[in-house]
Amino acid sequence: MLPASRRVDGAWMKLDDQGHPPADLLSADIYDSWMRCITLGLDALRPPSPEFIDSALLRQEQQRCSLVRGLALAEMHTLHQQIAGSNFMIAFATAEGLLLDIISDSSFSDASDAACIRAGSIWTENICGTNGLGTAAYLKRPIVVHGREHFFARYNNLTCVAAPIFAPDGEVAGILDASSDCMSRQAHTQALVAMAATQIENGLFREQHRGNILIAFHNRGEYLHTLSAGLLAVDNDGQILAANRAARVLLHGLPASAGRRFGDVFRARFSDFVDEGRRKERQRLEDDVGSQFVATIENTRQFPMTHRVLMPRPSPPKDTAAPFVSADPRIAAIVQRVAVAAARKMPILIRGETGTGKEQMARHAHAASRRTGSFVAVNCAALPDSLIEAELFGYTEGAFTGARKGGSAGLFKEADGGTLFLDEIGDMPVTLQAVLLRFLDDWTVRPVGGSKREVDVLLVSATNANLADAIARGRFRSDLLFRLNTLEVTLLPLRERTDFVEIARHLLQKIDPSIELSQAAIDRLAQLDWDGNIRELRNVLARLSLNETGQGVDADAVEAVVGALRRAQPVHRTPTSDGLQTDLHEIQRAHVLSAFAETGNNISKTARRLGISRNTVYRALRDKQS
Ligand SMILES: Nc1ncnc2c1ncn2[C@@H]1O[C@H](COP(=O)(O)OP(=O)(O)OP(=O)(O)O)[C@@H](O)[C@H]1O
Repeated sequence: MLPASRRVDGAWMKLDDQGHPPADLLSADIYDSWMRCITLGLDALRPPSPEFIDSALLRQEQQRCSLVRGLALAEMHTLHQQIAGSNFMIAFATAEGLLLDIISDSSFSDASDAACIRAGSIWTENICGTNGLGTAAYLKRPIVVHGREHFFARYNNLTCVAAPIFAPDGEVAGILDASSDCMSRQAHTQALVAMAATQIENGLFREQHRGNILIAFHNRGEYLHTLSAGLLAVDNDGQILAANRAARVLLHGLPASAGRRFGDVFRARFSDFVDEGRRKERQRLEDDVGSQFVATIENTRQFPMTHRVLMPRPSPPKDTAAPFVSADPRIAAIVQRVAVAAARKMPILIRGETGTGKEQMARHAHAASRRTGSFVAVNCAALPDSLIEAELFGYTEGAFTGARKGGSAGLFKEADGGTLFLDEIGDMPVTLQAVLLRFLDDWTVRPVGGSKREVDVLLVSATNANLADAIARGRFRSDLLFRLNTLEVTLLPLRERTDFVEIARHLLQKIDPSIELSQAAIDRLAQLDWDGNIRELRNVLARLSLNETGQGVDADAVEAVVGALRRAQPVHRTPTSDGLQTDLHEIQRAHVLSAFAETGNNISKTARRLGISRNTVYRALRDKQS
């Protein structure tokens, strides 16, 4: 048997000689697609004629698909990070194959093959021949189109991995695609694209049924918040409204289709199940053929205690619009996903460079969760290793030398009913990571010297550290990462955001609404790197406001303030294993330590003086100790 690439070469020769491909040298899907192209009159050896829609129509289409697009954009960013730096492009298209959004490595977007792959281009088979997006749109199935399997020779250097995204009603809601040049192809891309598509499908499912009871279940408790978990939407009377793909697999052979009743599938009374769900996050459930599941009602807080009295429909979710700027659609999509995950009490991990708004986003999660308890922020970098456990989990009086009289309930308990924000999670000592993992198993805390208590917290963590590197060095547990990042989002650095102007105006409005920024000043500001991100921009705007004399702020004023600040400031870049970055990191640390000494060891003053976050100061101090 010839290797696949040789067989495709053979198919091209036959196509060239005889005008049609041989069925035995191509996979059935590719052969059928080539035949469709030939029937449509396409000529493989001539350049394709790409077609585009205009920007007004593009905006209209983006609007029409706003829900699935919002979910897709967030997934595309995660996907892009997973395969970043490997010459890839991630695209989202309508069910028909109209490309709406693209995220690509610069090396990919510079390549000549990629020139016609842009938002507004149409990738249906009748225009672009066999290709990932168009062929997946036709087949309504995932497909890989590798190199010369593309019908047009023009695209023979590309590998495309595409998967349709299904709406809860079974219709295709869009198509996700990861494309690269053939040389950069990665074995795991197909799995990652399939997972991202499932994640989006689950997002659509939850969104469509957020007014109903949403039950997540799996045979194993630890899979409850993963893509393998089944999701069932059930109305207040126990009638099944929909089951996601995983639920249909888990309940194969059972009457779990729309219109059937909870009691037809499970050996439990629906009313007891709902009431129990109000008391306990997880409960056991047995299906009608005896399979055991762990189940949770994801949106239990929306429902009153006993459903025997007529349950009112839950009120529409309160406006979860962020009280901060999110005019960049990628950030808006993150804001929306964070709100949905927070309402479901899913652990959220927020990543991003310093000053990108991680804490701001964590506060948004708290607000969107509608939890009535407090928002408690803990800086893992700021607590001495020896005290973190006691501070987090509490201690009893006399538990150790120096323990406070009456003991301490601990920060977890303080956040009970609310949100615990673990900032700088990458700095959590490894021993404590094990304790946190245990907590995530049963959501109980055991104060030092005391006995176990249950707590109910929404856990949001944040880091600007390279966790993959920390895992590789044995400083961070990968199993903990998987428990913390049921939803993982990465905030974009300011220099990559499309809403720079809105952010600048918003910040200035808060500093001094009477000050005008000229267009030239904005343009100059927008050109800068902003390694300290929004915090650095706020700092610069505050200084500009002090210098302002009633004439408004122009580009020269920006130049003067930025020049002076840059001379006085350390570099803020996140350290990497790269040698140059390490040097910069050293310089930065030395700078912070000297300012720390000059301010009489005052962390807040050091942060203010250097225009950096308190976290950056803590980090420099910790690095000094290690
Ligand atoms: N989208 C936004 N719109 C307006 N202001 C914002 C936005 N995001 C963050 N900010 C402001 O930027 C500053 C830094 O935000 P925040 O402290 O949340 O960043 P961070 O990523 O947690 O920083 P660090 O990693 O250094 O702790 C704060 O003053 C915050 O109010």
